[in-house]
Amino acid sequence: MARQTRRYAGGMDAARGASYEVKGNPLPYVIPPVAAIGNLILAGVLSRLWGAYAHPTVWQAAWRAALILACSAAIVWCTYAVGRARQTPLRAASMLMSTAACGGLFVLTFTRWSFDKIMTYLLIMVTASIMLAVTKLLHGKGDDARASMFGELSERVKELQDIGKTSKPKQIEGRLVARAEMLPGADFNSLAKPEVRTGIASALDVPPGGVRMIRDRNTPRTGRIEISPVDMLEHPPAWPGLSAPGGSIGQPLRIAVYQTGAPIPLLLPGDSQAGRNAIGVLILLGQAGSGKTELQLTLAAEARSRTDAEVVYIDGRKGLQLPKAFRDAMHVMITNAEDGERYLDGLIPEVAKRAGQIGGHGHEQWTAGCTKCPKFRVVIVDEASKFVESEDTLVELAESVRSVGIFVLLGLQRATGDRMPTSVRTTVGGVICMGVRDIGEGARVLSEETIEAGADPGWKNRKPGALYAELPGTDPDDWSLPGRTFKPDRDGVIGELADYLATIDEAPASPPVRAATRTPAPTSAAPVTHRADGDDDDPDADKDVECAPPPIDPDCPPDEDGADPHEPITVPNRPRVPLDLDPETERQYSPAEIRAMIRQAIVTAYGNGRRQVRPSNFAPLVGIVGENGLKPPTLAKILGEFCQGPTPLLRKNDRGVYEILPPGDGDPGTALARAA
Ligand SMILES: Nc1ncnc2c1ncn2[C@@H]1O[C@H](COP(=O)(O)OP(=O)(O)OP(=O)(O)O)[C@@H](O)[C@H]1O
Repeated sequence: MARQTRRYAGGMDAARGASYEVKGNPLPYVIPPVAAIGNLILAGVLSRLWGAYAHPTVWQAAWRAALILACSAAIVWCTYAVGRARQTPLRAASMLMSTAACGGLFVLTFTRWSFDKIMTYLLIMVTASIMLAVTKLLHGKGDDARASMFGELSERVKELQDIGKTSKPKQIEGRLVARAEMLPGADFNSLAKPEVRTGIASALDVPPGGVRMIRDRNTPRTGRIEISPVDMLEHPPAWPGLSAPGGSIGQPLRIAVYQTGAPIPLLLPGDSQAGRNAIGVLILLGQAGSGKTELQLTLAAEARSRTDAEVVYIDGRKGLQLPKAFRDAMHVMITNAEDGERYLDGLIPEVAKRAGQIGGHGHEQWTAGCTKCPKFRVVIVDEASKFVESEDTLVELAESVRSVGIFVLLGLQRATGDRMPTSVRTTVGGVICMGVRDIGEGARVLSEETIEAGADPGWKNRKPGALYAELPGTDPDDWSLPGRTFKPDRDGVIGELADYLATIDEAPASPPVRAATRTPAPTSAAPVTHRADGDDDDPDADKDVECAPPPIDPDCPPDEDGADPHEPITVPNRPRVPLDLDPETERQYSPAEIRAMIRQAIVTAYGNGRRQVRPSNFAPLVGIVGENGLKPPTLAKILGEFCQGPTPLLRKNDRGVYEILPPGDGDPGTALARAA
């Protein structure tokens, strides 16, 4: 304590390892008593020239008293106003000082002096001076070293002494923003140290994340200090509804808001005119319970409500726990981890095809509003750590999908070394970091500047939905501004999406309709049995010459042979296996022709070395016969037929994958044995 309160004229602070000069300035303590004495002398002079001892007339006394009163009122008001921002003790001491000085001046000018009056005046002024000195000392406003508790605070804000000048703070969207210029040779980033920011937050009594330091890009000397007095994200905002149903995926998706209340826009395609790259791959990092799923659902619903996008949602962990109406609304819903991985593996080969399609009519990248470009594809992968482990795959994916109108969101729970390659940040087009274990983990995906400016996503799962976003098309200065997703409202999100889809005749088959038209369905207990006896098959399917079902066909219930009802066969345009099918035509195809095409496709695939097919592989066929020409149950039924007979072409395994048996092998026993 003694050591700490000693004053140095200059020297080394061993603890800090830096030399500096302590500015032991006595003025703050000397000024009040000196001013009190000065005021007394002034009162003496005035009383002789103007006041009690000058025998003024009544009018002279009146206007002189009025003038002194007006000056005193101005001084007291000024002290009161300036002291509003200060702590109460300091304000009280300065008010006492100022009123006692003014009162003393008035009384001692216009009344005759007495020993009591002078002693009273001096006593009050000494008290006020001591109060000011004590306040300054103990609240760290003076330059003396302080007791350890306050000395620590002083240590933390030492860097502030390097600030040369600051501008007048402005209020911008709920934040106080001031520009600061450091002394020559000092680095603005020294203010961004967590200890300094915490010290400032503590001194100003604002939330720790409420202090940000944003250095100017072209000089280390200047920057912006931003203080958010209140945490506007304490209570997440309500979901405002779909941002642009029926619009283009080129318009920003609304998934969250900044602390300031401004929306965080998610722009997926690139825009050469605006100089913005397509995002390609986005990493969404957040530990369990940090709010990833809610964000993904909102994002998926936003994308699904855009006319030129198709949405693939992969959640191999708990996809089946997502509301059925949501699953049905997606173009592709994959709830099996293996299928998800297969889908992602198949994405890269597809890039070349899409590139040909897009480049074929002279576009360098996917372009919103172009009818010749394929639909923009949004792929949301809930737990993608396995996929991200392979740096090569990730780099290849990120680099290739960007221009061909594919966006892949890779959800991750952890970003430790064994889970993610270090180069990930430079590879992907965008990052959203939700609550993680600590700032170090966040720093694996967020940029150095964002962390340095004060971003600290170490909320774990204490503040679900809170996030930092580094997204194309957003101001990098805002990357360290915390944001939050909307208050969870699954029913609202899914309901509004379903309403929109109904208006464009894309409403998913609703469960109540199916339930009403279906006989109490056996569940997955005996899938093959149902297929074999044919009772559950649509008896009218073969008679349906045009194979064009209405969206909900009570006579053709979804496949009940145990296959996942969310099997990606519902989705057109998902060519994953080159099946050498004919180009699209306007023709209507009969069921027999469709069967022949499917058979031919399988034989061709086998000739190309494929040994397995899945219903989703026949997506190109859907493209040929029309989106409504081949409904999923019919495809499943046809594939089921190919598993039957003396020379089956296929054999279905329990994961819904069909193994191709050697075509033309007349001996089913041999074929099956080989397939087994
Ligand atoms: N913006 C938000 N405000 C308040 N609560 C939220 C917000 N976002 C999500 N939550 C709540 O946080 C909890 C966890 O959310 P969610 O399931 O989305 O997390 P998660 O990261 O997907 O977790 P897991 O990885 O375990 O699936 C849920 O109860 C959800 O309702």
